[in-house]
Amino acid sequence: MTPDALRALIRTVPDFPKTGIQFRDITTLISNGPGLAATVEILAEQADAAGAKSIAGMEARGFIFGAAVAVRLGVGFVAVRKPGKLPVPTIGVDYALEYGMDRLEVDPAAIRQDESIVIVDDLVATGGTALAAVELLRTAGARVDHALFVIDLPDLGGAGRLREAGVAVDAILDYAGQ
Ligand SMILES: O=P(O)(O)OC[C@H]1O[C@H](OP(=O)(O)OP(=O)(O)O)[C@H](O)[C@@H]1O
Ligand SMILES: Nc1ncnc2[nH]cnc12
Repeated sequence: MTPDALRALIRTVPDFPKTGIQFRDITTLISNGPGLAATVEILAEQADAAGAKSIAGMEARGFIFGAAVAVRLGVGFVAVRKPGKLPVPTIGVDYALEYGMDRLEVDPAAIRQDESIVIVDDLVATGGTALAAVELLRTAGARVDHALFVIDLPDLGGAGRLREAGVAVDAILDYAGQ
C-alpha cells in the first residue's frame, strides 16, 4: 500500500480537541486491516534498519503501533505510560504537547543498560511527547537514536527538535502547510 493510500485512510477532524487544531485521526487507518498491516510493516522495516533491540511506545496511540512493530521484529516493548498507572516507583517527566500538558512515566525494570531502543508513535507535532520519552529512556540507561512516526506535522517543529537532541526521525506521511 502506498503512502498516499495510507493518507487516504487518515481522517482530519477540525477543531478537536481545541479550536484551531486539525486533528489527524488514525481511527480509520487502524480499523482497516490492510492499512494497519502496511503501516506496521513499514515501521518494522525502519526499526530493523535502525538496529532496534527493543521498541518503546507512548500511551495510548504509541502502544498500538509500537507493540505491533515489536512483535513483528521479535523484540520487547517498553510501555511509556501516562501518570499513576505503574505499580512501582517510576522515573517521570512533565511535558507540553500541541494541545496541553501531560506527564510520562517509565518503569526502569523494562530497560536494559545501553540497549538500543527505537521510539514508535502515531504522530509527532511539537515533539514534546517524544522528547520526554527520549529523556526518560536515556535517564534509565538506554541508547535512543531513532524515532519513527506514522505522521509528522513539520510546521510544529517536533521532528527538528528531536534531530537537535541527536535522534534520527522517520515518518511515513507528513502534513505540511495544512
Ligand atoms: O508532538 P506532540 O505535540 O507531543 O504531540 C504528539 C502526541 O500527541 C498524541 O498523544 P496524546 O497525548 O493526545 O495521547 P493519546 O495517545 O492517549 O491519544 C500523539 O499520539 C502523540 O503521542
Ligand atoms: N494535530 C494532531 N492530531 C492528532 N494527534 C495529535 N497530537 C498532537 N497534535 C495532534
